[in-house]
Amino acid sequence: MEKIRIRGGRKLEGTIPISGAKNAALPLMIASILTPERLTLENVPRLRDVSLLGRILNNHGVDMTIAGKRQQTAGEASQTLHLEAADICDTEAPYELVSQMRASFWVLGPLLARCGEARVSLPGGCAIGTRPVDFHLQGLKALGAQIDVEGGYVVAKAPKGGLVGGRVTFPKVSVGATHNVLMAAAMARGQTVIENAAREPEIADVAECLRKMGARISGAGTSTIEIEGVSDLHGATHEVLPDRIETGTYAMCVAMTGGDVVLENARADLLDEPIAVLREAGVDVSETNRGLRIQRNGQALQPISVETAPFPGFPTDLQAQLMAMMTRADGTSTIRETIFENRFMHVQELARFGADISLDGELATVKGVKRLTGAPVMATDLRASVSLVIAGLAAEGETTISRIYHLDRGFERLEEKLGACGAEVERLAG
Ligand SMILES: CC(=O)N[C@H]1[C@@H](OP(=O)(O)OP(=O)(O)OC[C@H]2O[C@@H](n3ccc(=O)[nH]c3=O)[C@H](O)[C@@H]2O)O[C@H](CO)[C@@H](O)[C@@H]1O
Ligand SMILES: C=C(OP(=O)(O)O)C(=O)O
Repeated sequence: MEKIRIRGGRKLEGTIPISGAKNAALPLMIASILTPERLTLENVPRLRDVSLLGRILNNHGVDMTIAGKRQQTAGEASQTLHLEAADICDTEAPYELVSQMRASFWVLGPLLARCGEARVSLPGGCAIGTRPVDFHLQGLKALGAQIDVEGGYVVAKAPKGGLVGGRVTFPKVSVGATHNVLMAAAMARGQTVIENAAREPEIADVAECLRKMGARISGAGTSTIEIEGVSDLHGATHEVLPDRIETGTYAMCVAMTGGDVVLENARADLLDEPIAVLREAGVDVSETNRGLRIQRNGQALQPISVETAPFPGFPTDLQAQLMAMMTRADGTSTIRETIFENRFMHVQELARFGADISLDGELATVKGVKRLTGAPVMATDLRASVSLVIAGLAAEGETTISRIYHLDRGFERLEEKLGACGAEVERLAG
């Protein structure tokens, strides 16, 4: 298995281009199920999750090409995908594929809307909590679907004549359940209202693309979304918004090592809370016409107290990275994880660098230490793996990170991007 080796202690200087957002690209690709016409997606990151979802969609009959080439062709920067679902030949999403990536479960709503039936394996994905799908099923039932769980599969059927609009009030904010119901409702008969909807920018991005495809949606990006169902959707072209989690991650890399980096194409308005936290920690963050500029020169990192929350709160997907950064702060920080009950697997790995972190339920207390030392560590999930990169960049000596397939799910060309700013990061063949 491949590993990443880091020799720590170098400041970062230069420019890092921010890729398209994984968490928008995936549901956007899934939206292609809703139309027989071509959906073109620009600025799609080259990630393991994107190619795996391509295989899953292919299984349903979606033809995916990369800017004129077949999908296997490798290349450098973000890619343009053409997705065309002229005929849906199979409405089953099998365990072997869905168990590898959580977002693939979101094919359920679109398959139901377009074909009136679907059989989708219960999902897998990052082991950061139990991650049930009850809200997804509750939402689709409110649109008239009949749903049974049999042998590890969700078996869903739309009523005769297709899904019908309804009122869905989620008991708790769920990004995935909002995507699933939004896509299904776009083609249900009549009006759907989603209350307590997720407000994440990726939801608004998907809604914008659906609108280009002919859907009638208002309120996406707020907690009440209204959808007037239409009988057909058509092709469209849409550019994926920049990845706010990648942006926050590289900002924290620079905060950790010190230096001066411009995060090209990054959008500050997607990261109000993380930027406020970085500033509180003593990091200079400024908007330029090329993107966000991150600087820390000499001054110590100040401790912070942060709680994760749905958007616009501090994202759980940046919690591990922030914790890595706070291991070197000048004092004691507290970080409360309120979204996922098992998203602290990086704690024991960060301890290998000499970090001082104690856990009490959902609360982590991080006592800043004077130095971290490089160590062999293991990636346990996507964002945990990049927190180890952040620690490794500031640690004295050599760090090797194993199981980096987690990292490849969500970070495009990480070694290249950090290497271009002076970091010593290399991928070792397994
Ligand atoms: C591909 C993608 O975009 N993944 C993101 C998405 O995951 P995902 O969509 O899986 O996360 P959710 O927003 O659904 O989960 C939020 C909380 O709701 C709970 N829940 C969710 C659904 C459900 O049916 N029942 C239930 O109890 C979950 O266990 C969790 O505690 O949002 C998470 C929260 O911002 C992010 O960390 C993930 O990166
Ligand atoms: C947890 C994540 O992804 P997924 O929901 O696909 O597991 C993530 O992107 O941080």
